[in-house]
Amino acid sequence: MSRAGPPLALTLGEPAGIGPDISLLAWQRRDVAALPAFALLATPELMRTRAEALGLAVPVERVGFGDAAAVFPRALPVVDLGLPVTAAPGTPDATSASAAIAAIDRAVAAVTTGEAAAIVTNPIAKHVLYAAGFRQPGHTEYLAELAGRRAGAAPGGAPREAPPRPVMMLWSPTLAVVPVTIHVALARVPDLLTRELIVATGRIVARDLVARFGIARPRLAVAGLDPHAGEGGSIGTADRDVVAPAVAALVAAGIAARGPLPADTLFHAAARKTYDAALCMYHDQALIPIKTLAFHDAVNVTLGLPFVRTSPDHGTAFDIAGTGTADPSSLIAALRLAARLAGPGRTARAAVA
Ligand SMILES: NC(=O)C1=CN([C@@H]2O[C@H](COP(=O)(O)OP(=O)(O)OC[C@H]3O[C@@H](n4cnc5c(N)ncnc54)[C@H](O)[C@@H]3O)[C@@H](O)[C@H]2O)C=CC1
Ligand SMILES: NCC(=O)COP(=O)(O)O
Repeated sequence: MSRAGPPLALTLGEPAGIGPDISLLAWQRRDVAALPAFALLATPELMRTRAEALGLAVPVERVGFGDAAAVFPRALPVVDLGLPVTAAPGTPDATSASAAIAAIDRAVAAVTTGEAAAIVTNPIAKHVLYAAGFRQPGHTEYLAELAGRRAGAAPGGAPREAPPRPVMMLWSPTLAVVPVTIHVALARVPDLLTRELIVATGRIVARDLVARFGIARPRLAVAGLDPHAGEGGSIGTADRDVVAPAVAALVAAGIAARGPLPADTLFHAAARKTYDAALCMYHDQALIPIKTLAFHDAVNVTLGLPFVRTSPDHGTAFDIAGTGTADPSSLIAALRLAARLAGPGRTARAAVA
């Protein structure tokens, strides 16, 4: 994998989680894993302290984005957030949320100006950010908000373009899944699940699978909400009245979509060969199969943004932060996929649907 060109911007994530650990471990495996150059948005002191605590011989160098690729072969390049970060492994503190958010903000600024090729995010702990006043459910929506803000307004105050609509996709070599509703209570799903939401999500997925993943005619499998996809309306009416018309609208738009399909039989080996991505109606319908089949290979990709963003599929893992047992494989997969999606021969900015 080429290390020429701008580096990837890797965010700190929750400093008390395993983000610092897996960033150090990924850098150590940079050659064997053929990693693209990345610059970590963090504080050099935090990274030196964590490397020492883990017994990892990782030199850390403070850099600007422009120096990161040259430094990467000899040291972990860190773009200094210039903030105090005091959280100990496993114990987020008052510095956690501001550092985690500042890293995301800085990464978006860098990818927008071309200083960075793409963004890879380390996991944040949602409840820690919510307690500090963070108003978006997660990275996915916050990145879209930042992208929208950067698109700015035309003279006179009218928006220059519609804010991007972000779509979460969990991707692995064996399965790709898209939760149509994301971080919402299960009880709210039936009300939030509209034909418009399913159609808009399916269109973005189809478009980005073409533009970013190079799949000429993506096949979408759309899961039903209820058992047996509603059994013809006798076990709930959402599949008949909402999901089926949405699938028909996707087909009418020229997208190879099928459904509603019973979710219980959508993920076995033979079924997985029949589609490129499964649209699922709620978070766990999508994430349980992929984390079961590919916990260490799966990557969270945000579709619908004007830049590439990937992330490991797992969370902050407070229970093992600072112990040296965190597996960096999903972060490594996220770094590699980000470089592939943003790299030469791929459309860096997907066409607007
Ligand atoms: N992209 C993001 O920012 C994400 C953030 N989260 C956040 O993470 C926090 C913790 O969530 P949990 O549900 O506990 O999930 P988790 O993924 O942090 O941990 C679940 C289990 O998997 C283990 N695990 C996770 N990653 C591992 C790795 N790389 N190597 C070895 N073991 C690993 C943990 O030790 C734990 O036992 C939550 O606050 C949630 O908001 C969760 C998923 C994604
Ligand atoms: N469960 C997936 C997850 O929490 C990722 O959310 P995001 O921070 O990438 O929006």
